[in-house]
Amino acid sequence: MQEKIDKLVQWLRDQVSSAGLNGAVVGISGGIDSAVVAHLIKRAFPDDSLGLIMPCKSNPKDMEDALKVVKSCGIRHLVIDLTEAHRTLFGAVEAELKAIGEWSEERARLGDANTRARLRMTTLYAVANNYGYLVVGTDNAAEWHTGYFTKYGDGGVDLVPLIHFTKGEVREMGRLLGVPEEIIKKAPSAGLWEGQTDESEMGTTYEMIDKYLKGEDIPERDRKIIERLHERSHHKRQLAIAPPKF
Ligand SMILES: Nc1ncnc2c1ncn2[C@@H]1O[C@H](COP(=O)(O)OP(=O)(O)OC[C@H]2O[C@@H]([n+]3cccc(C(=O)O)c3)[C@H](O)[C@@H]2O)[C@@H](O)[C@H]1O
Ligand SMILES: Nc1ncnc2c1ncn2[C@@H]1O[C@H](COP(=O)(O)OP(=O)(O)OP(=O)(O)O)[C@@H](O)[C@H]1O
Ligand SMILES: [Mg+2]
Repeated sequence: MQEKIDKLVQWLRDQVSSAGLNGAVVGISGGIDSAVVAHLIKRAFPDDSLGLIMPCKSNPKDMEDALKVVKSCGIRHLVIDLTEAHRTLFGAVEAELKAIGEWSEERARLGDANTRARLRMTTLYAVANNYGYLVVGTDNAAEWHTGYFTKYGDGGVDLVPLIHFTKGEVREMGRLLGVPEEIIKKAPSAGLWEGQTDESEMGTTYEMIDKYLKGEDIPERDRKIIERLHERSHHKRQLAIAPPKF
């Protein structure tokens, strides 16, 4: 794994250099995936890496954890609070749709959540533009395969260094990089609503998804869930769908 870390660090440098840019930025949530990416970009670009902490109606514990990640790798960081921006944007959508009687209460939670992820993406690109940086994503193999990310939100990035690593491997990498153990052990959450955890929302576990990806046997129930999630999220792993040339 140490060798893979070294290769990833070099790969990050190569990508930034071939883009003719200066460094890299990542959103730091306080979870393990972004902790690992923060450590990797800090190693790749000691003086040209940046972590953005972007609370958006978030649990204050996430900020504490994000600051622990910053401290563990020494990356430069900025805090940009998106709560007001979200209120303004999503509030305007809600007001208009309510005014015409077409607001779906049932779909509101997901719409609200995905808007947070897309506001973070927009913020990362605004900051990346300022410094001449690339935006680095945090999706791992399990999230990529199941489509467990917001299209053009946390999925809207320039580089995806962790895409071939299972959640277990990301944790292993975290240990070698010096991510605090409590961040490594924390239950994965998108933090998009109170009490959300990835595993309760997906209906299966990262352990099962990792095993599936490694070709190991898993219960039929879990296999079916994973295959359904994969099939339904095909569109997220593609460029926008175009018609044939008429
Ligand atoms: N077949 C198709 N062909 C082309 N486009 C299609 C499509 N089906 C839906 N779409 C489009 O895609 C949209 C649905 O995709 P999307 O907007 O992503 O929304 P969706 O996949 O419904 O929700 C995102 C999921 O990712 C989770 N998430 C988000 C962010 C971070 C994390 C985390 O782990 O931190 C997890 C979140 O909790 C939720 O379960 C539709 O509104 C539609 O516009
Ligand atoms: N409050 C936040 N501030 C900055 N970035 C955030 C915030 N919340 C989410 N993000 C970004 O969205 C990404 C997707 O979140 P995700 O939950 O998949 O990863 P994680 O929090 O790093 O790890 P875990 O999956 O274990 O919770 C994060 O890695 C991070 O880059
Ligand atoms: Mg998280």
